[in-house]
Amino acid sequence: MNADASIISNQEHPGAAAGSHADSCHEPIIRVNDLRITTAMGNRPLIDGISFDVQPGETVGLVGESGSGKSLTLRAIMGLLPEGVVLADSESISISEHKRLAMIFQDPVSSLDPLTGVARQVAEVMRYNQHLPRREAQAQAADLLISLGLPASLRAADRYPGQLSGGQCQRVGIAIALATKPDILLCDEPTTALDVTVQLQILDLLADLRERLGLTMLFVTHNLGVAAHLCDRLIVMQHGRIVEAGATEDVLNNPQQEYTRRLVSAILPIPGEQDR
Ligand SMILES: Nc1ncnc2c1ncn2[C@@H]1O[C@H](COP(=O)(O)OP(=O)(O)OP(=O)(O)O)[C@@H](O)[C@H]1O
Repeated sequence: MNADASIISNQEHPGAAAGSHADSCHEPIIRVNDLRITTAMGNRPLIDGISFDVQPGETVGLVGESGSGKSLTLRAIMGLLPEGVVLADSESISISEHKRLAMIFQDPVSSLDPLTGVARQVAEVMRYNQHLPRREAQAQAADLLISLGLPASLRAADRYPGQLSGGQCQRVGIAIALATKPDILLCDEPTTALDVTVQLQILDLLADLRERLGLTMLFVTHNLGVAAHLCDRLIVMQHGRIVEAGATEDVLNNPQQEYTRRLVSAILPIPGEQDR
């Protein structure tokens, strides 16, 4: 996805539900109710009637092996389903009123426009979403990128994605998401494509942002070690269904299903984590 697509995708969710309760503290910020997604041709079920809630401020991990339906679920929530699949009922997803969603993608390099400087890409999103004048947006974009660990020289000279490392590109992807001032950050395997030594840095950055900005996060990963590092709660998926869900500690220490036990036994340590 290029920067323009991310501008389009980071609107308030079209299916934002009207909040009617005076006390909204205990209202889920995301509600998924009997979500069904099928192939457009042939009606084959890909997501087979899953339901879950996410509370404000929670970090929830969607975990499971490849093809279990994690990304489709996340993309359905973002309103960004790929071609070739159909959502059975748009009302199966509701987002609290006025809450904004942004998404971080697996491949940070291909999610950026290769021909536009990264500070400019972030500035364009800020101009569009926050209606800032060009100069103000450029200054704020550089500040944001530097606060996320990009070099301070960006203030003087912008850089193209091809001049940055994968980890730096993912920081740019995070900046683009934050530039929309989201309440909810949807993360689709944001560390999988990165060099192992950079993975922990990006996870720590996301944990820090979550604390500082009070973000709600839905985090897709096939790596239970990554999920354990960040998530309060896990939802385990297999073949488009939820097979197990619970507090991260409970799922990891006391998995109820053989499938979950296999996932847990395949946990790999995150490089660098055991050294601290
Ligand atoms: N555009 C599409 N058209 C048809 N089938 C699709 C499409 N996108 C995904 N699928 C199918 O939907 C199922 C779930 O895919 P999804 O990408 O959500 O899995 P996942 O758990 O995120 O796995 P991975 O980690 O490998 O991406 C898979 O069987 C996949 O082949």
